[in-house]
Amino acid sequence: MGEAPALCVEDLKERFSNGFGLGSKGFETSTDVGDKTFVIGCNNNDSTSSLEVHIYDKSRGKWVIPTVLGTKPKPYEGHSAVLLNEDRILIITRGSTPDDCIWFLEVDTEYVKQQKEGLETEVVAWSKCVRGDAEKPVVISGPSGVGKGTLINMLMKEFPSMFGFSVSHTTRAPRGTEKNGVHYHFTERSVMEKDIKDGKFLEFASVHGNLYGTSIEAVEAVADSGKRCILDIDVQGAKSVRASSLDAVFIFISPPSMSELEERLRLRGTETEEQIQKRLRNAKAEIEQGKSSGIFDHILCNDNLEKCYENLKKLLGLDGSAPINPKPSPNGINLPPNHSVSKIDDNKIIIQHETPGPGNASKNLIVLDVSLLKGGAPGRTRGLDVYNVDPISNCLNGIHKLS
Ligand SMILES: Nc1nc2c(ncn2[C@@H]2O[C@H](COP(=O)(O)OP(=O)(O)O)[C@@H](O)[C@H]2O)c(=O)[nH]1
Ligand SMILES: Nc1ncnc2c1ncn2[C@@H]1O[C@H](COP(=O)(O)OP(=O)(O)O)[C@@H](O)[C@H]1O
Repeated sequence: MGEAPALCVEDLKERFSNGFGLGSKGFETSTDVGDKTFVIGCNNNDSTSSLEVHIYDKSRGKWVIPTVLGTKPKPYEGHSAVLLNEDRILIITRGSTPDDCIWFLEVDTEYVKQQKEGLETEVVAWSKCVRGDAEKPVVISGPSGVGKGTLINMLMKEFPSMFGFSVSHTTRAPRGTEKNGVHYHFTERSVMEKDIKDGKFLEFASVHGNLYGTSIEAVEAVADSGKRCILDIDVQGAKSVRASSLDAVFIFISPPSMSELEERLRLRGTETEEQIQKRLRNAKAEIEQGKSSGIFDHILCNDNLEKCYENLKKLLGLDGSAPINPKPSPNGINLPPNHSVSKIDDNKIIIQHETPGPGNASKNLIVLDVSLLKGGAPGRTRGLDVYNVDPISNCLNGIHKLS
């Protein structure tokens, strides 16, 4: 079995004279990645305890405070840190709920590299591990009035436990029946611009004169519910997502003709004449891009609504050939408060704890297999396999999967 992967705070203080010591109730780990040391710590001496990340750049002899993306873990009582693949640190927390105890701090993944370039600062990104394996997110684009919303509503109605809608932010005014937080997060432009600058958005675009964007939190919220995420975004947004590390299926919905599109927009009756004209002008370029840019994996013509919906379901494997009831989402991991963590190889991490018994206490082992991890920031990390090692034989032959 390998050695404990992370250094404790005392080691760190010895190694760096200018290290930032925490109070007696705080905790810290430090993990070396190349010529940088990532210090993850929390000072929970007061009620406003907050988890922070600092980087010690050994080549420059300097401490750096990075931009931290993604939602960080809820307050907890301590953690172990294990470096995986030189690009992310696995964080196993103590004192968290079963669905909140495994996290990743991405320090050099493709997403983090892209963000570093864009933001021109050091960047790290949190990504929570969710058990279960929801399918790839679905990006749906198409001109205004083509029927995207209608098709998405049909899908969500027929498969409520399978799909979750990524609620975008927009600066446009709500339409009559639209609800804040359900259809969109209706937002002031200045607030949205600041959030974009702070790296809170997966993508954003100016569409028909308003700002629209998908926040990282919106995508994470769907992943947390164990559902497959649906994004209704314009072609520019789809292009940004395509260039990002979010592995998705891209579907473009096209109208049978421009005159039909115009009629649908008018019949919907939600836009002024001026807005309809603007949307129709933009539709031409969107359709051209949608069909020729190579962004989309599939193009569906929404001529007959029922036919188009059937084709959409076929693309998503819901045409009867695949099970349409989602696998029940597996439970979280029940970690005892006192455990130790060791890395046995690049793919397996062992969590060890003792169960007190009448005779000798027995040692229990939980194995985390990280060989099939998928996804990651922005969003959640999926594909973790968790095994329980038989406490009697205490050997890997006794491994059985946790349900
Ligand atoms: N890039 C991007 N586009 C979005 C987002 N949310 C909505 N859109 C797109 O913005 C456009 C206008 O949306 P909306 O005002 O709701 O009108 P609709 O297209 O007529 O339904 C549509 O093409 C949407 O797909 C987002 O988060 N990002
Ligand atoms: N295949 C179709 N044939 C006729 N009307 C349709 C069809 N698909 C959608 N519609 C209607 O067109 C209008 C625009 O659809 P909507 O889903 O709001 O488009 P989008 O979300 O792409 O802007 C709605 O009134 C809807 O009921």
